[in-house]
Amino acid sequence: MSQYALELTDVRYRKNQRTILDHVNLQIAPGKTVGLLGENGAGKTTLMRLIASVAKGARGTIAVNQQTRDVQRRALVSFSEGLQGFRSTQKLREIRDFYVRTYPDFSAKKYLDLVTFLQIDDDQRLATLSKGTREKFIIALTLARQAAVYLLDEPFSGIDSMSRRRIISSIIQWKQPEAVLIISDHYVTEIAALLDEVVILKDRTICTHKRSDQIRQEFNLGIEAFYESVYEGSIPDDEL
Ligand SMILES: Nc1ncnc2c1ncn2[C@@H]1O[C@H](COP(=O)(O)OP(=O)(O)OP(=O)(O)O)[C@@H](O)[C@H]1O
Repeated sequence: MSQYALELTDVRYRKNQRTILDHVNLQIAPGKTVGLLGENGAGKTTLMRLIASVAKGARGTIAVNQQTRDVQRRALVSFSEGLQGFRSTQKLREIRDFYVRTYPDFSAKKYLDLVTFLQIDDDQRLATLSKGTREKFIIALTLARQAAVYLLDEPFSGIDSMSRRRIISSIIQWKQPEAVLIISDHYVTEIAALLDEVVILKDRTICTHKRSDQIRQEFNLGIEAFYESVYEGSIPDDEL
């Protein structure tokens, strides 16, 4: 039996006759916090949508705790993409009620702790939220589940720097020790301290997957500098 919480084998995804992801192989052990890095359009969101079974039709296999079927993966993966599908007049607590009904692993207690920590008033309507508050609400909904894999897609881009630092420094405490947390972000430096591993998407595939300590030891680089070097092509492919 696989020891991995998340395992992708030769995943390929095409949309409108274009290959968006190709030969994607990835293995993540339980408990790891992983940075998913890549330039605009590299396929970070698409990869998350495939893992969460929001996007379908990929070739290859995607397994979460050895479960490969869409319905099983949806039950194990927490991903709240953009709050699409909710009406702008809906109150946040109505969206919470939807989550309570939809996901048996949604913890009302954890949600309450998260909205308190993130200082969200859930009596507001979706339409009235600032970009940052909307992102905080997505973080609360996502982490309130007791999932095997949490996916946060650029979770902090609209959040002010003080709140961002506070959230980043405590985000680990909201996941169970054995759960996997994958964060895609452009603010690499700010999340670097959190990351056990780094996955870089380039040219439609994963061009490297390393432990953070490996990056520091083997390349003598911080994660941000390593990421930039990979994109610049200044590290030979056979060393990646
Ligand atoms: N529904 C779609 N139909 C066709 N092409 C798509 C679709 N969704 C995404 N793409 C294309 O797939 C590629 C990857 O997009 P994706 O949004 O996954 O990238 P990303 O790494 O998340 O980018 P960003 O950092 O800008 O959010 C892009 O070239 C995009 O144009």
